[in-house]
Amino acid sequence: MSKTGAIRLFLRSWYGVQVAGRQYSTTPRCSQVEAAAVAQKEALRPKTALLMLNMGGPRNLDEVHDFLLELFKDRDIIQLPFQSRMGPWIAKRRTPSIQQKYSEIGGGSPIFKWTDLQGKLMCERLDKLCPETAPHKHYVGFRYANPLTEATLEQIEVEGAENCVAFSQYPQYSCSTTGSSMNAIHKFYANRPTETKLKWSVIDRWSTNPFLVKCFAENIKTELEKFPVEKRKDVFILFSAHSLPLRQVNRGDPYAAEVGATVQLVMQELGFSNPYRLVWQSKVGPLPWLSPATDDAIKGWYFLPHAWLV
Ligand SMILES: C=CC1=C(C)c2cc3[nH]c(cc4nc(cc5[nH]c(cc1n2)c(C)c5CCC(=O)O)C(CCC(=O)O)=C4C)c(C)c3C=C
Ligand SMILES: [Fe+2]
Repeated sequence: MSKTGAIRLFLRSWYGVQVAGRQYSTTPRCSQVEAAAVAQKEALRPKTALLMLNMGGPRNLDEVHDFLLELFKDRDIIQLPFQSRMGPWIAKRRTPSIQQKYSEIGGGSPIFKWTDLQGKLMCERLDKLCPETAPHKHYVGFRYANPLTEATLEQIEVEGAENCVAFSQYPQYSCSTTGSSMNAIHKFYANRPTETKLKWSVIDRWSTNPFLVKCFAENIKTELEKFPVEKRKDVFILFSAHSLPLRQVNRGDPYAAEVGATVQLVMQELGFSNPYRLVWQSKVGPLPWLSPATDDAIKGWYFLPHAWLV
């Protein structure tokens, strides 16, 4: 085909006219295409977006470094001297040992897979339970891994929901986790030239939610049933939560108190059937964090004569 022929064909298909002949239609075809696209977008448009917020995790070992890099850059989770230099340095140094840990649990974090599935099932239930805010659509917004919160917010804006629920996936509030995600949302809109039309609501903690409590209690009961009946009531229940630097606790972070509230309600649900203790895991660095540490507690119990643990 000649060059002019190709241009004619292009113009004809774009405008719905014959360039060198009679005009068949006064309506440009592009507006029909646009109208169809608008109708399709409208049909898919969610009324309510559920934005599921979490820190995320590396999906494979190659993503570990970038995950740690994002984490150590975030001053809401850790304040380092000369952060812009120290953060990348720590991330690089820590990468091999954390890759080793992820390889021990299958080579990556399952957090995206489970969040996505939970979101899908949650929206199916909400569509039935709350038709007035349907259709619901879940979105995942991670702080340190893809899909990053900022990219997801852009997607929600483009897809044009009316309402958005910022839903923290951490049951207990901490400035370093939920607080960091909320700040990410705030900064995204502070740097955006156009204002959002979304109607926002927030679920920032659910540490005493009866369904959460029941869920923990049921899982513990299932585990207790694996012990011989005569030993069952003596089994120690060890509640292990991610630790927090004492500096943060002393600034008034409510996390430790909210974890304590969950534990209290779970034990109440179990009728205080067993001895129990709350311990803290995953301390990072040399400064003091909440204790006793989970590994120390387990080591202590190991030497006791009746060391049965859940
Ligand atoms: C250095 C400061 C950190 C604070 C404060 C902190 C608080 C905190 N974290 C969670 C939940 C998770 N943290 C996870 C990984 C992780 N956390 C930190 C550091 C702090 N966390 C690091 C450096 C890492 C990466 C792994 C490592 O290098 O050790 C994860 C992912 C799963 C995992 O790797 O354990 C979760 C989940 C909470 C709830 C919290 C404060 C309340
Ligand atoms: Fe952490």
